[in-house]
Order: sequence, then structure tokens, then C-alpha cells
Amino acid sequence: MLKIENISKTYGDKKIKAVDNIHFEVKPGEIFGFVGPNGAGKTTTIKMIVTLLRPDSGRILINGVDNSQDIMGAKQQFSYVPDNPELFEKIKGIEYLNFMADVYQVPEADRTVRAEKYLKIFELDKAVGDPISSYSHGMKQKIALIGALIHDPNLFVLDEPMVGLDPKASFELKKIMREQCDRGKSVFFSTHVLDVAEKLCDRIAIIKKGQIIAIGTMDEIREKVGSRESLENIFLELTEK
Ligand SMILES: Nc1ncnc2c1ncn2[C@@H]1O[C@H](COP(=O)(O)OP(=O)(O)OP(=O)(O)O)[C@@H](O)[C@H]1O
Repeated sequence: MLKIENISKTYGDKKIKAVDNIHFEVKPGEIFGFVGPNGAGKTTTIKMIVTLLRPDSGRILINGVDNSQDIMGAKQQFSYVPDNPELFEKIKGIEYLNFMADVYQVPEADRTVRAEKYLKIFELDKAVGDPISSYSHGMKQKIALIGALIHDPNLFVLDEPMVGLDPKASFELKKIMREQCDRGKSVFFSTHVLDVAEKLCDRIAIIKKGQIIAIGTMDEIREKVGSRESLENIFLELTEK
């Protein structure tokens, strides 16, 4: 579903690579967690996946589509929710959802079913007629998530999705992530909440200073480092070396 092939990225004339020759794959039906210390290269990688940044080298395939050769084709395959979504504040929630559905040419019946389902799950059904400027931070995040789900993407890319969500919304989002994957879709997300990553993800990659230092299922990572510890302990051990 997502193939990252030896990508690197250096910003401006900085000598240090923000992302340094990483390669990995996210398979269909997989929830893949991307963890690493501050400044490790998570957001840079995500921005390259969602075509907001171009890698200096390497390539990214999304459901077989090279995202630098066919940007529009690649964009049809995924949805992206950044850690701090910037939305059109003046429009209403429902207008935003219709806008997103129009962009992805989602048929009327499908958009209605999906919008109703997710608005109910995230308890936004009463506020959807209000302008986004009146929403709290968490409500804005929820409407961005619903907007991202409206075209039923094959790949759901999320940067720090749990931040700002209340416990119920966070629980519902995790359920949605699993549901998507049960239908053969994939989820790729970054997080600092290692407990969530350990419980939720099928596979995890740990990135440090732009390089992947561990990857696999929790069992594979534990085997590689020769430890029975939690992801948190393994993470601290690997990243503080
Ligand atoms: N626009 C930019 N210009 C210059 N350097 C940048 C830019 N964005 C990121 N960097 C640098 O690239 C490196 C990776 O940053 P990135 O934002 O990808 O890390 P991250 O893993 O997402 O961190 P965090 O957990 O703090 O969000 C850091 O050294 C950072 O200073």
C-alpha cells in the first residue's frame, strides 16, 4: 500500500539530513506506527508521503502510484490529517465536509452515509451547522478527521492524531483505524504515545536522527533488541544510546 524507497531530505543548506535514506513498506490491512524523539524526522517523512515536500532522492509509491510522477493519482489514494489542521474558519462544518466530498467527487449517497456515521461517532452532529470558527481545538480536529474519511481513502496518514482529542474521541478514532484496516485499508500515523502505539499497531518503526533504528511487530522488535520490555523501555534504551 505504501512503499518508501530510500528517501532522504535535507532542509536548505543544513548539512544534517532530516531524513536519511529510509525504506520500509506499509502493507494493506496494516496499522503502522511511526515513533521517534523530537526532531527525528517523522513530520518530514509524512510531508514527503503526502506530497507537501519532495524527497532529495528516493521515491514513494502509494498503492502503486509514484507520488512525484502522478501527484493527483497519488492524492486519490490517501487522506492526511496534520497535527494541527488549518481549516477554513468562516464556513460551517457541513460545508467543509461537502467541500472535501466535492474535491474527491464522492457521490451524494456515499457522502451522506459517511458524514452521518462519523458525525454521530464523534458527537459533532449538533455542531455541524455552526461555523468552524466556533469550534474548540478538539472539534476542529474531529471535523478534519471526518473530512479525511469522507472519500474512504486507501491510506490514512495521521500526524499525532490523539493530541487534542478527548478520551472518548481517541477511543473512537482507534476503533475507526482498526475498522479501516479490517477492510484492507492501511493507516500510517506518528505518535509520542508509546502505549497506544504498542497496543494498536501491527508494526512500528522507530526513527532517530533521520534513520530507522528498529522496525517490525512488537515481538520482532523485542527479539531484535533481546528484551521483553515495553515499547517505552525499548524506545528509551534505543534512542538514548
Ligand atoms: N522547515 C524546516 N526548515 C529547516 N529545518 C527543518 C524544517 N522542518 C524540520 N526541520 C528539521 O528537520 C529535522 C526533523 O524535523 P521533523 O519536524 O521532521 O521531526 P519530528 O520527528 O516530526 O519531530 P517532533 O516530534 O518534534 O514533531 C529537525 O532537525 C528539524 O529541525
